[in-house]
Amino acid sequence: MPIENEERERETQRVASVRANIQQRIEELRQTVDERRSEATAIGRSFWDDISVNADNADDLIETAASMAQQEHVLQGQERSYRLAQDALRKLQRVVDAPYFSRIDFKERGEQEREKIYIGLTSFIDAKTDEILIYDWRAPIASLFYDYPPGPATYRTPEMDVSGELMLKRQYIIKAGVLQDVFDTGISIGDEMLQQMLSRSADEKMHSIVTTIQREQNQIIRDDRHKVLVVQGAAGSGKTSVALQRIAYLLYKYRTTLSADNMILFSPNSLFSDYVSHVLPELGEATMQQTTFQDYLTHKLSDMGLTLEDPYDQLEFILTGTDQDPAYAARLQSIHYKTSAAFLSVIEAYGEKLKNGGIRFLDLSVGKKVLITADELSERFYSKSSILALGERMEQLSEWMLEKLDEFQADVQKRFYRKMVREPKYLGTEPEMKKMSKVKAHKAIAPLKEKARKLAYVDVLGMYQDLYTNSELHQELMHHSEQRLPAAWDTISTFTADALAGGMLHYEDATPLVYLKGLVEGQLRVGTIRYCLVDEAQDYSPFHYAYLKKLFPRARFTLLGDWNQGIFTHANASSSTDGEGQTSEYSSISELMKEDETETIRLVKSYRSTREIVDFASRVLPGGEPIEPFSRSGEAPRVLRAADETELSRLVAEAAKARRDGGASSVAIICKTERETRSAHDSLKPLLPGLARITKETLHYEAGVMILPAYLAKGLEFDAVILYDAGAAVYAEAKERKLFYTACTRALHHLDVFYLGELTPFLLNK
Ligand SMILES: Nc1ncnc2c1ncn2[C@@H]1O[C@H](COP(=O)(O)OP(=O)(O)OP(=O)(O)O)[C@@H](O)[C@H]1O
Repeated sequence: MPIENEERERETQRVASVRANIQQRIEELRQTVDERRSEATAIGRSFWDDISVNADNADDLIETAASMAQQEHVLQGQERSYRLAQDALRKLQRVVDAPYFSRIDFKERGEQEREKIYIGLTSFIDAKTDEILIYDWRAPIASLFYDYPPGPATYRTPEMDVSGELMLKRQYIIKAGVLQDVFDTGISIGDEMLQQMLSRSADEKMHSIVTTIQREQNQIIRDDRHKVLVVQGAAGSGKTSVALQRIAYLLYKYRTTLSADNMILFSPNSLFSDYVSHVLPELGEATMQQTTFQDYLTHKLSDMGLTLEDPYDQLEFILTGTDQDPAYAARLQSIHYKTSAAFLSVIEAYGEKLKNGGIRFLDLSVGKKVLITADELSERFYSKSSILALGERMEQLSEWMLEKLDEFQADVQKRFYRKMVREPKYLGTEPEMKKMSKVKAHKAIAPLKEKARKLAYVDVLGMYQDLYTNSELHQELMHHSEQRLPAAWDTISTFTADALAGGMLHYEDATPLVYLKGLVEGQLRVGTIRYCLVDEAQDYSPFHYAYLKKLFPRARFTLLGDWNQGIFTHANASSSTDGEGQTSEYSSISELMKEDETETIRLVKSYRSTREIVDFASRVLPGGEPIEPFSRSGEAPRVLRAADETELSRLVAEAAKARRDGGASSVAIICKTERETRSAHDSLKPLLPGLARITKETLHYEAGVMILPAYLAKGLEFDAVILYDAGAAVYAEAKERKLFYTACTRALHHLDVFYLGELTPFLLNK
């Protein structure tokens, strides 16, 4: 709604005056920072000069200690206030050019006056009048802006709900400290503003959506009632954006008790972590622990000397194999079983059984000499009361081993010393030789001690192998949950035992092995994590969830996924492409978390792609989760057949060039697999100089033209997407449908689909 000239003038002046006020505060803070910095340095320098030490007299010593403590206290205080001033300075510097983005007028029930609330990235109070000139977008009252159209409205404070009437909702576009545009909005948040935001180009970094958060997204961002929040959101509905805004919100709301270290975000891969890395700093928050599940597993298994397969190699295997190959079929069954809740109960039953016997140990030896045998370790371990948890008993065992190693070290030291005395090549005084022998003995034994501390003498791998070489054991463990061995047990067990014997750990075995390790060693829990957020949650198996829950017992979970994009086998194995299948897959999460308070929220509106692209992609998944495009129109996707490989390369290269020349800053040529990407890259390279190939090792990408497999494009978005070959020879089987859908939904503005031979049947559904 246009704003009258007079009102516009008032708003222009307010922007200028608030900005001037902020600039003045920036100046003051700059001075404070400089002063504090020099004071802290000066105190640090004079710290020792100011303290007269008289060590002869006990009273003086006490006084000296007190004086030191006092000085240190002053120093710490100065440092703290320096840091606070610096933080405040940085925050204001970040917002000075655009101090706020919206305003709401709210009349609280029972009040005569309406309050004007200006909302920005950070709050700002007038130092002279104490008037709040800007409210932080995360303040309770600011939620009115996101949640209500003008009319009756309520917001929640920690103490109570406050009701009243929302009289006005206004949005501002401020650049370089000058008001560019201002408009009032009605029902939802600035369709106008959102239109502007969404018609922009995608660059290589994600941006915050703070000015246009939608109501249903706000509900997720601010939820603090549920222990488990499951978000099923259509492609492009803002799941990742919401996850990051939520982190910023929680850090603000619980700023006195929660820090970034208490939160963890699992991302699909490092490329994606890099892609989203700008959002939190943009919101003025420190970036937080972001990891991939693969990194976590690698870290946990680093000492085992195994070759750990990554999820992308697993997927590549699945996508490139065929059902005719018996090894392929065996592997699929194996994955299906090992990602199931049934296998989880086997591992748990195993943990229980091991409390009374069966833990395998390895000899502790130096060279050929065995210092402590595996039997001794086992005897010692099981001689402890079985009331003690496995972890406690392990700790005691490791202490005992360290004592033994101390004794052994003393012995080695003596031997070194005697050798030195005997051999004429060692020249030195007696104390020198003593010292040298001590250092040498320490060096020799230190690695053994390190292993004892890390419980490297517990043969977790051997115990895991037992599960596959000893079918009776497996069967026995299954009885606890009244399950039976899977039909393909013989194939699964042989296949797994062979791989493990060859030092190969398949991805599907990694989490069960880490879980078993945690149970046996008693080091399963990470109590410091209070919030665990999982993006692309559909790619985690029931086993993963049960494990995460055990790992972070104090955490609240936010699981954001799109079960239409479940491209990993466990998802494909248990869910069909119809609506019912997806629901059952995704309810398995709620099922696992059932004893907690679980809330499920659906996001159906897609903000990424044009209406034409959303409609096109929806055809791929008939009966899938609904997806509603935000009303933004563009050109219809193009589908073109190439006569042969040469023509395919030419058409794809021409399309990429045309998109780039037409203004698209990011153009992605998406293939099905790594194998196809490699060969397409070879053919396209001469036609498209500068074409960047993205692999699972890529940590960062620049805007431009790139080529990548669909599973690496997950979570990312591009101005233009070109599907390299959507022929029936490439995409036809059920397992490829969701992957194809994922590829199509990466496009913001343009989608070009090329194919050889017949077109994929996924596009033939009307
Ligand atoms: N409220 C919003 N205002 C402006 N832009 C938004 C909003 N919500 C989402 N977007 C934009 O829509 C695009 C998709 O968002 P995001 O990547 O968070 O979705 P997603 O649900 O994680 O997608 P996918 O599952 O397909 O990877 C991003 O460009 C994001 O900035």
